[in-house]
Amino acid sequence: MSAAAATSVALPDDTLLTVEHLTMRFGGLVAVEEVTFEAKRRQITGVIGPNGAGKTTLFNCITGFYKPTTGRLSLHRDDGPPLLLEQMDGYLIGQKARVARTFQNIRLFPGMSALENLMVAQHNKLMRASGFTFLGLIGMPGYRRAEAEAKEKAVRWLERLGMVNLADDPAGSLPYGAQRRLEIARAMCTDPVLLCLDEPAAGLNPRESAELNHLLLEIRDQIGIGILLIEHDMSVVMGISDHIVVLDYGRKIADGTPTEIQRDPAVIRAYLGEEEKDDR
Ligand SMILES: Nc1ncnc2c1ncn2[C@@H]1O[C@H](COP(=O)(O)OP(=O)(O)OP(=O)(O)O)[C@@H](O)[C@H]1O
Repeated sequence: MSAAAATSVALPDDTLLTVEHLTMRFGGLVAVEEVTFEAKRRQITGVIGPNGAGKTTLFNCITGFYKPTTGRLSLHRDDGPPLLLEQMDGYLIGQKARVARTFQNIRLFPGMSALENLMVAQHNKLMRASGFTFLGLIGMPGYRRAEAEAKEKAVRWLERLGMVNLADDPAGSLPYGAQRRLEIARAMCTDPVLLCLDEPAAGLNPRESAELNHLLLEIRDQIGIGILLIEHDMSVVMGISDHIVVLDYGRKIADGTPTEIQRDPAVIRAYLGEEEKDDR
């Protein structure tokens, strides 16, 4: 799919995440330096850059795995002032700010079925419905209703992935591409407003990459959340991103549409130039 065909229209006030002057130091090493950009609702924002550019560190700051050294991370909401992620504990960034993520390496529960993986993702909601009591778990109609809804949601996601027939299979036995998509569905079962995906296309064959693109565009267009996407696979990132941020040595060197990024001399030098060399 061309970048133009993939691009969606964001409303002017659709800013979901503002990253301002974000810096993350590890001792003397500056992994992310003064990075500023915005991600919008109903858009896929790609984050690219050569190895070691600071992409995963940026994600780790946004999702609360690291406390940034300096800078501000504002998650904008419809119903209140922005949440300042750099001041929140990691678990609250998931629960309250509703930022979900996947990792470079697959982190499904391999021995649990595909369906169970999607149910476990909804554990927090189920525990709230139980009133956090044993009696609540076994008796309360509210819990039983929440459990039925959780199962329904899990099945809907399996249908969306075309994996209903694999519902009872151990997640670890699924084909690699299916595991990747199941992991994204698991993150989506937490009802995020921002989904952060760290190299979801790593290890996928071209057919699986195309299925992934389709799933991400569907999430953007039908569910309307914002997606932040770290990806080395240019067919994925250029094909589906509305907007791309390029990092190099921790600094932002470009920020624009896929077409602008592909033409940017600094990007060609730092990143795409390396790709061209590799392809020869
Ligand atoms: N916990 C840490 N402690 C010390 N240095 C770190 C830590 N995490 C990352 N770094 C360093 O920060 C820099 C940026 O790393 P990061 O993993 O964010 O890059 P990246 O762009 O995600 O790379 P890749 O594409 O290879 O995954 C690297 O020099 C890395 O060694």
